[in-house]
Amino acid sequence: MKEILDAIQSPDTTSADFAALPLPESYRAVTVHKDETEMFAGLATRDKDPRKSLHLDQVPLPELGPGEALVAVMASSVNYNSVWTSIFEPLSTFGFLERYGRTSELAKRHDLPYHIIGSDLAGVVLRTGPGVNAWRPGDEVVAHCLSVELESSEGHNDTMLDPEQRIWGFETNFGGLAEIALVKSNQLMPKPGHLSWEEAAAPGLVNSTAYRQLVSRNGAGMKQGDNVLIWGASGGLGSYATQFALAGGANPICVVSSEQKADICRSMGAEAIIDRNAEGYKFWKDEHTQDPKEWKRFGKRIRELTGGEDIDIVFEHPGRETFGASVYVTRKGGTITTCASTSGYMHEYDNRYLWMSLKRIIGSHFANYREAWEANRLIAKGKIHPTLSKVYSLEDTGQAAYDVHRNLHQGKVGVLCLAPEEGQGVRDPEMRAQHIDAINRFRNI
Ligand SMILES: C/C=C/C(=O)SCCNC(=O)CCNC(=O)[C@H](O)C(C)(C)COP(=O)(O)OP(=O)(O)OC[C@H]1O[C@@H](n2cnc3c(N)ncnc32)[C@H](O)[C@@H]1OP(=O)(O)O
Ligand SMILES: NC(=O)C1=CN([C@@H]2O[C@H](COP(=O)(O)OP(=O)(O)OC[C@H]3O[C@@H](n4cnc5c(N)ncnc54)[C@H](OP(=O)(O)O)[C@@H]3O)[C@@H](O)[C@H]2O)C=CC1
Repeated sequence: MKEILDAIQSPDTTSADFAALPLPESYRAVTVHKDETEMFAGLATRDKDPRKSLHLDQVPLPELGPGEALVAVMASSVNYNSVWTSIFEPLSTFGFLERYGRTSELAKRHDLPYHIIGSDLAGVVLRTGPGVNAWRPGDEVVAHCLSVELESSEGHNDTMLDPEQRIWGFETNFGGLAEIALVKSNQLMPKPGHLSWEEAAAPGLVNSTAYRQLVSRNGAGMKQGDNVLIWGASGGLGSYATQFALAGGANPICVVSSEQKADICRSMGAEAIIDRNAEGYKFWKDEHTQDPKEWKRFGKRIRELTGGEDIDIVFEHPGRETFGASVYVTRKGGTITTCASTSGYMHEYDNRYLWMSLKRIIGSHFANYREAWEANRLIAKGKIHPTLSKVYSLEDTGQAAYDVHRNLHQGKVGVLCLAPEEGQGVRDPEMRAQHIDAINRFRNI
């Protein structure tokens, strides 16, 4: 690995040099173990501790197949899907690997007793498989996490609709929280030159997801002037949704849970902010009963902030806890777009407010190839910025995932894989200087 790192850090290394570098037989990777899937049985979700289930293992290098690339991972990031994997909820991810493994001879590689997790990376291409012409060893890249086979016509218009659609590093093996990752080459995108490795690795999954969910016509198709209610507006998804709303001329109404998070939203340029803790909304009277009076109180607060208007688009992901309120506060003809259910996937809402007011609920999941590319392009152009707050070593990934599970983090949490320290990999210092305040907005808070 040292030779690989030296090559990446030397400005003189050519593509031919990278292609000639010997690859190691094994590398370090963050894993969960198949024989530990029951380790948290009987515990409440909150008490399942990723520090116990995530391991740093030496694993063998996988075989490289057609249309694939092996990438030296300089940095990665923690996404909530890695939290789900680490607590084996709602399902153990080994079921996904087994199912994938049954689809082809090559896919069998993924069905292993360990799962290398992680759905973001920034790094350098080491090898490409047969049929890959667009990328070469030495290319500096980020990878989005959409893995598709594209053998069925169903995904040809929107690659998210491929029947064999998977999230890399969650429903496939050989993910990004490792020194080397295996991706399909069409996951690769150019690394934005003005960002360090860890900054470049931070936006990928959440930025692409927020782009489809909020901006794309496949999602809410946000337009100028829309009132957009953004739950968790300083979190992983929300910190990008807030930027998209502001950059697109919409009016974000940011929901957060502390004054510190409210300040972060203000510093991004948002003005309408609701501190759900300080204002004490209790949408559920007990485990089974919601309180419509609290939906109404929440809606009144939104009207105060918007000058009497209701919400055009709700950016939903907390799920059970908030969904009833989200449907209620949406204007006539408005849209609730959802990509997750962190607090529970069995939602309840009063359907009268949906049908009588002609509202729509849109399900959204990650982003298709084109949407992921467009979202990365906005990062590369300095229109949208990484929201990296804190960076951990690969050894401390369990702690990083614990922080995200316990909602102790801000924005995105990064992980250094091969990069020995933060700040490396910047190729365009002039552009960086132009955006340095925005790039650092979430750091160390
Ligand atoms: C980018 C980042 C994203 C995130 O972070 S998202 C958050 C993390 N992700 C999650 O929490 C989601 C985890 N995944 C799941 O929980 C499960 O993955 C799903 C619930 C999404 C799906 O479960 P499944 O077991 O795959 O689906 P089924 O439909 O319950 O079972 C499949 C079997 O059911 C058959 N089936 C499907 N549709 C129908 C139908 N309409 N009528 C009758 N049968 C149906 C299939 O064919 C198949 O059958 P056969 O088992 O025999 O192959
Ligand atoms: N389908 C897809 O493609 C994707 C789905 N996801 C899913 O989306 C969810 C959020 O991901 P991400 O944004 O990265 O996670 P984060 O934890 O970084 O941010 C989520 C934020 O939501 C807020 N929140 C959490 N629970 C509640 C609640 N019960 N009520 C109100 N607000 C709440 C918190 O903000 P605060 O405390 O300030 O209110 C939290 O910071 C996860 O379940 C994840 O798996 C993520 C990416 C892609």
